[in-house]
Amino acid sequence: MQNDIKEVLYSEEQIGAKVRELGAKLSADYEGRNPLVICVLKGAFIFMSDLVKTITVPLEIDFMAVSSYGASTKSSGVVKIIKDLDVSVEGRDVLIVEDIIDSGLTLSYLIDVLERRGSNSVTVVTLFDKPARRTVSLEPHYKGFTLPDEFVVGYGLDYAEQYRNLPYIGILKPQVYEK
Ligand SMILES: O=P(O)(O)OC[C@H]1O[C@H](OP(=O)(O)OP(=O)(O)O)[C@H](O)[C@@H]1O
Ligand code: HPA
Ligand SMILES: [Mg+2]
Repeated sequence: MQNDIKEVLYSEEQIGAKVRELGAKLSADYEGRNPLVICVLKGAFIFMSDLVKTITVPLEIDFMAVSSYGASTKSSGVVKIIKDLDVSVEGRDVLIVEDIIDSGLTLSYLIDVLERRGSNSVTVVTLFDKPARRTVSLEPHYKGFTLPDEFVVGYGLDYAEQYRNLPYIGILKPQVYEK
């Protein structure tokens, strides 16, 4: 698994420090509110679990599973809801937790769905952002790291469902997907 990584971009320690920084900001900004924190599965599962532990205001969590990449390094352009939320977002302050924004298609679709369902506010926190790849205009409210235009894996992010368990984020060697 490690042999398939061209370069480690951010270590487990660097990611941990950034997650705590984001958690502190969110705790201050959501003071007095009770946000509904939504994890976008599968990629965001590790970030979500690390992040909520650093947020000090009362909150609720729920999960939504969407997919558009499949076993590819390019978005299919079609965002599919595989699992919907269990609770209503009506009147809620929704905080969407994403691992990465690449083309922006997944999030622009989700934001639209959650706004149309009558949420009070929809805010996005993403750990990684790859602005060079955007096909729709979208700027996250909170972000951890800006990434170069390379396909990355680890800390929840996959290629063909592999590599999610790497504790760091790294660039996948192109030989792996150009085979
Ligand atoms: O900005 P975009 O181009 O839409 O890309 C970002 C989305 O793509 C990945 O999910 P994916 O569809 O691979 O599903 P997964 O989380 O189950 O891996 C990632 O976790 C984001 O949700
Ligand atoms: O660079 C990426 N890696 C893994 N999954 C992704 N989904 C969008 N971009 C990426
Ligand atoms: Mg994926």
